[in-house]
Amino acid sequence: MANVEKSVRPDLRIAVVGLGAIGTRVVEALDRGLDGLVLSAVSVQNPEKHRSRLAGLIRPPAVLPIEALVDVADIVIECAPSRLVRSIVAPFVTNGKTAVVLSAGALLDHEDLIELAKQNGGQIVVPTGALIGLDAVTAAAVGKIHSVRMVTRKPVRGLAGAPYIVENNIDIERITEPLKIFDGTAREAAKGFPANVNVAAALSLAGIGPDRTTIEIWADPAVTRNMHRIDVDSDSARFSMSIENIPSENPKTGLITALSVIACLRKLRAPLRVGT
Ligand SMILES: NC(=O)C1=CN([C@@H]2O[C@H](COP(=O)(O)OP(=O)(O)OC[C@H]3O[C@@H](n4cnc5c(N)ncnc54)[C@H](OP(=O)(O)O)[C@@H]3O)[C@@H](O)[C@H]2O)C=CC1
Ligand SMILES: O=C([O-])CC(=O)C(=O)O
Repeated sequence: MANVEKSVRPDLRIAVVGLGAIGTRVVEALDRGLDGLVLSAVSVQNPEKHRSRLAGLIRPPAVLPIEALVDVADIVIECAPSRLVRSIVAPFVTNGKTAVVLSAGALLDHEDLIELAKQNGGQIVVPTGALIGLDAVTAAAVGKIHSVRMVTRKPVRGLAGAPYIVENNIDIERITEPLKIFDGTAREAAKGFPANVNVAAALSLAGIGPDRTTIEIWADPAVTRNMHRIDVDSDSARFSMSIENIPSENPKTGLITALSVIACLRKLRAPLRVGT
């Protein structure tokens, strides 16, 4: 048999911004080894807080300011507060590179980043994150989607402090029964709940956009999980999906979110990709 030389592609260099509930798990998975990927750098608010954990990694990455990451990475993964999205994404997509965005709600306020990516050959990737079924929603969107409706139900801890709750003086701390605190569009929800319903923003970007995707948000003292139910009606299929997320150490963030990012990274170099 002919000796076929295996073509070797250089590893993709990954930078991670934020070492909270999501970033820490992603960094650890990269350090344990994901085919064809290497963790080159991280960016955090308080490097001292993360020093010993990073030193314990097999291959400790460089700790750099956000603006230095583009020089040492091909892909940046944003796992940080939503206000940082622009500063993280813009340098990468301007240089034809990829930015994986978790704070999906912020993209609705910075939609020009998508145009910036288009003009420069970059790409913004929004993983399914804490949600479910974005493969089916993107497929249905190739045809015509009539409606997308989402209902989110969270423990009080998963919603406390959201700007919409504070601005409207809604007292959720002492509720004893489920309380509907919001009913509106995904765009309005992203403004009022920037750290609580990125899922609604991701759903809207996959489907019919932030002004036609609607969401109800309930605070429910009886639930312990972050629960999302989605109903989609389209000209190819009608489907309903629901997920009950176990909160991570950040009560707003489901444990599955970091796993979704790791699965997304695995697909980058996998010999078999399943799902759109
Ligand atoms: N798309 C989805 O499905 C989901 C999205 N999310 C979103 O993902 C994002 C990350 O979530 P999560 O991991 O739970 O958040 P955490 O609050 O647990 O972690 C945020 C991290 O950001 C870091 N950070 C803060 N300021 C800066 C800065 N100036 N430079 C660099 N790093 C900084 C913090 O650093 P330090 O530790 O030093 O303070 C912290 O490590 C949030 O916006 C969240 O809303 C969450 C769940 C689901
Ligand atoms: O969308 C978010 O920001 C977080 C969320 O609802 C979840 O983790 O279930």
